[in-house]
Amino acid sequence: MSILDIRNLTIELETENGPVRVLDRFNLQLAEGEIHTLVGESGSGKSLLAKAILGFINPRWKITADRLWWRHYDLLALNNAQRRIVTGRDMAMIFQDPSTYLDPNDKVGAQLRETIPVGDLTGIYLKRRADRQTRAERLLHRVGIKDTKEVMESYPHELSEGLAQKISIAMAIAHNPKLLIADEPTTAMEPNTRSQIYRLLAKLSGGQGMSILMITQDLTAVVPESQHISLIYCGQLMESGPTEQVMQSPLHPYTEAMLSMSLFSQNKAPQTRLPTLSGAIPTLQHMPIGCRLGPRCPYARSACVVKPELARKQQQDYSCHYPLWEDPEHD
Ligand SMILES: Nc1ncnc2c1ncn2[C@@H]1O[C@H](COP(=O)(O)OP(=O)(O)OP(=O)(O)O)[C@@H](O)[C@H]1O
Repeated sequence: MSILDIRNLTIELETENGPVRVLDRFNLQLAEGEIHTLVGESGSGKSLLAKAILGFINPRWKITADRLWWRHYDLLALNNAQRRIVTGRDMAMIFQDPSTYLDPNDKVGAQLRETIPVGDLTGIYLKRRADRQTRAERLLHRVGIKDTKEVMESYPHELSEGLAQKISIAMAIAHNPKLLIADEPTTAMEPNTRSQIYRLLAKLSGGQGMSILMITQDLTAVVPESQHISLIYCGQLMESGPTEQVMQSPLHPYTEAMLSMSLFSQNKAPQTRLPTLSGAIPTLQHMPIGCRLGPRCPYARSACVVKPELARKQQQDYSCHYPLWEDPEHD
């Protein structure tokens, strides 16, 4: 059962050259307690998708969907005030740069105590103050920080990047959200620090039932515990399915090319020769018609000027007229 269910979500922006679909009939389903990784190159529409889920929507954008449901809420049917209540209660987001969350002029402890929801506190003034402190310490334990006193007394610039990211996660989860959107939370981190953050996210999802949408540009940055993966290119869903299955037997030429790029970036030669994409990502003003990968796809033919419907093979959804398993020329 999906806790987040997005079907055919389209976001259309006005540009100098007329309207452009920055998300083009995009689909995504996220189950409770699951990590779902969304992979796409810069400008593919990942942040816009996050904004559409969170309701940070510019009134000039034209948004349509067959379904944009969060739990039992039809998000597009809610007014702004209702939407803010649902988002504020159920959702949170963390970013690549934890300083987005942290005030450089204030000690970490004070900032953490501020994030504790008032409704969670008991008693009157002095008791509430102590309660805030206890809950802030508990939050730090929850994100795997043991030395709570020293961290609470530090200023953000005194923290390592891993520690700062853990604090930003602690602040984001203070109100116990059911959905955490993590936008490139480990980019540019040392491998060790990256693994620590991965372990923490895995603990929050599997152990504590939080659903996590991980956003990344890079297939090498997929959390090992991620159950599902979706690949987006120029606002269109290319492929989606169980992470291991998609990584081992991709059905879409885009997934194959991204895998090939990630193997090269890890200095591992692929077992067989995998194609990479020629050309560059098109600009908003020059979006190809049909499958937007077409002009760069090594397997494209004339049918690709029509956007392929989403098809399914053994739990893998793909949007391609010539999926890899069907065409002997792909071998
Ligand atoms: N407010 C806006 N007005 C006009 N165009 C926008 C706006 N926000 C995003 N875009 C355009 O929409 C496309 C998708 O942007 P988005 O920020 O969602 O990409 P992204 O996949 O998150 O990229 P990155 O990984 O670099 O953050 C881009 O071409 C971007 O220039």
